[in-house]
Amino acid sequence: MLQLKNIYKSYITGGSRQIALDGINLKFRESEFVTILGASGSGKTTFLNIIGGLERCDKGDLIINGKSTKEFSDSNWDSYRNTTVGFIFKNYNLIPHLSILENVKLAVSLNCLSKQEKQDKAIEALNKVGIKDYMRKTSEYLSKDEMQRVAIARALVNNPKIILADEPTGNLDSKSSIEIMDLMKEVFKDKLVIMVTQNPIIAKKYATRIITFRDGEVIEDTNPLKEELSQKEICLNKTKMKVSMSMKLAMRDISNKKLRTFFYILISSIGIMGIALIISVIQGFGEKISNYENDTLANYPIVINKVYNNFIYNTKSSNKNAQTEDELDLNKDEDAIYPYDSNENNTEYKNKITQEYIQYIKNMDNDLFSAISYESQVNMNILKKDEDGKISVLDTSSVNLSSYPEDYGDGKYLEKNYDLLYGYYPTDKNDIVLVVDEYNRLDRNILNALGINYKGNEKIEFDKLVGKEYKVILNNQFYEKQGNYFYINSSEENLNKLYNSKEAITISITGILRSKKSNNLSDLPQGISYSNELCNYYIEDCQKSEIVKYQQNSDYNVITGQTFKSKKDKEGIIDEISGVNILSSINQSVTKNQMLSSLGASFLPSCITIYPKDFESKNDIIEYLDKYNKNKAEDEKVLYKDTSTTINKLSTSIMKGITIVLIVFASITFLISLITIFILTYASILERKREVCILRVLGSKKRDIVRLFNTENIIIGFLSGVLGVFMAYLFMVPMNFMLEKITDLADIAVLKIEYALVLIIISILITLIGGFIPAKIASRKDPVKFLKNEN
Ligand SMILES: Nc1ncnc2c1ncn2[C@@H]1O[C@H](COP(=O)(O)OP(=O)(O)OP(=O)(O)O)[C@@H](O)[C@H]1O
Repeated sequence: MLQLKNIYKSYITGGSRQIALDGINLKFRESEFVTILGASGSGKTTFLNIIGGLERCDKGDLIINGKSTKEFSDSNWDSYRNTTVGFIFKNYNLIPHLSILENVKLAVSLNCLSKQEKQDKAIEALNKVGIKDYMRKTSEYLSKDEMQRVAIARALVNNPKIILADEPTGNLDSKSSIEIMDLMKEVFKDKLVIMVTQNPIIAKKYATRIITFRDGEVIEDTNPLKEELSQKEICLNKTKMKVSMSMKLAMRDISNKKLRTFFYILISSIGIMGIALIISVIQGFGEKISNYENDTLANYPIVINKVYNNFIYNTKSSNKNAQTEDELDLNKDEDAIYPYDSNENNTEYKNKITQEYIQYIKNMDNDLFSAISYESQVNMNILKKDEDGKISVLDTSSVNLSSYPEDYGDGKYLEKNYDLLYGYYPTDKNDIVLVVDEYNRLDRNILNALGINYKGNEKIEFDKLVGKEYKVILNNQFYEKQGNYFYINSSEENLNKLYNSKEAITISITGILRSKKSNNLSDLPQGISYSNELCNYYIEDCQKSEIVKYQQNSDYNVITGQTFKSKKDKEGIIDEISGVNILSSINQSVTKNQMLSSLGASFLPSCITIYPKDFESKNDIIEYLDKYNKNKAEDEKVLYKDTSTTINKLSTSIMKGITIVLIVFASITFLISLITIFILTYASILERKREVCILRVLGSKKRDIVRLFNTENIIIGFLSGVLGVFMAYLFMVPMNFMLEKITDLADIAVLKIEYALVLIIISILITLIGGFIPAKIASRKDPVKFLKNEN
């Protein structure tokens, strides 16, 4: 049956080699009761463990049924332990939280028998050892003698060929010892029983053969086997713990340690609750924002401005004198303006707002918008006085004239969108403001046209500009008629007279403004901006002026005498009504419309503001505006600004910020959960060392052990997830109450049911991940070390 050929086994402890077995050669019959005697440390247990496949020898071979085990894999050894060997230990090694029946069934649980067969076999074994009546009890209610009977039943249940018993009566009184020995003799009568004992009387009474060990060697064998062993097939059925078994073991462990498991679940669920609350806030805020977009932002207008300023500055300049970005930042704190060449590093785009475009806007479906407003701008006749007192006509095309709206949505436009750097916001229709760029800079052309004296790149103090006056001259004074033509009398004497006349309107720079940093709705180009009121007053007067009336009735330019260009001739002159002033009308070919607008007869829309009815109409309007630009050359496109998108971008970036912070929190929570689960699973493993080792002795594979812990972790993960989600729903009530107090938004935190389900799955995954390494550690626990320490 069994043969040991020259078996050597040694251990290295503290640097020295300890020989446990020193060349053991023994043969065993298929059926005999062998007792192993020997002093402590003589190698008896090591010998038993090698036969039982719990330890491997260093040298030699264990032959089973004539077959060498040298090539056995771990899996072969597991099957061998489960099907061929039954173990009985001095301290019984029962699993305390399982019933007697379940303890016995554990050994058959790894076989491929049906549930009923396993049950029947276990009951039959318990019946044989006379303990069937207690099978529903756990081991804690049994006497030592009864516990050993259970252990015998467990060793018997698989009907193994070999029974290995390590001092089975070591913990029993003499009466119980005799009972147990009688029982063993009876139930194992046709098997090979190898029993280690310290008791020579028992050995003599029950054994058919006594082998005595000393210092790892056999010194006596009362009934050695001489003949050769016949070769037989060893049946090594594959062992595998069924899912139902690992589920049962896990459930038993959980229900047995209710309080511990409850705290375990509670701690893990706090992490899940944290993540659930974070998700609910992110999701809730996201929804609130999109509702806000639909409800509120829909009312934000689409703005088509003469100057499309998207605030992109290329600060890398080829000009050596140009300021670096850091220097530019310093400008902001100064009470001064910095002259610069805008062409070099500015990407302002000038929209060509033509009659055709205005008509296109007018043709838009009226149902899409609630209102369209046109901010007017007009070419004014303005005189300036240089520092040396010389009067001249101001080139309005160079100063970027624009008009600012009085009211804009829910407040004063300038106050809302511009910082006052110096002076005061306009209070009168004749007050004008100077708009600088975000670095306090102003284009040289504007400064030159305004008649400001400065040297090179030297800064200009604000007080030099604020208070500066200009004179607006109405058409009837500005143009003199001669026959069928009009001309500007630009003699020094006449300009002086006009400048000082009482009809001249004095306009003065009252303040210097800069776009608010966070506000992208500020659309005024840098330069001079005047009130809409002044603009309307001027247009009204111009329309009544003689030159305009004359021009309206003439087919030629009343100043130059030239014929007009057609609306769009071969040279591609566009009938653009903005951006043409009287000086350019004189110097180049213009259309009649352009001439009239340069005379101030028609207003030039410097800004068209469209207020969409709702969010969907806004998209339709945008589509309509985009359609105009389709197939147009780059410089002919009219660019618009969707202010709601600007605000939306702002809220999206705020949301992004909040999300990142919350995700960091969620990650920390996740990590803490993971570490907690790791620690708790590890603690559970330490606690369940006995169970793990017994399962291994009974033939469970390492994989089965991992699966056992994984099953338990899945159950805990699931319960933690459910509890975490439930607590999150509970916490959401006070949290929403608090958030409503702070933000005025009701029911911010919402957790959709599908997210809750995903969180439960995440919880299972967390516990699986957190418990994976401890489960692996558990599966690698050496049952031999445990048994040696326990016995
Ligand atoms: N895991 C181990 N590591 C180191 N040394 C070991 C280990 N297992 C056994 N030994 C040593 O090997 C020798 C044989 O030990 P073994 O337990 O087999 O003896 P034993 O006869 O069963 O003793 P006892 O009756 O006290 O259980 C002893 O000297 C022991 O210290």
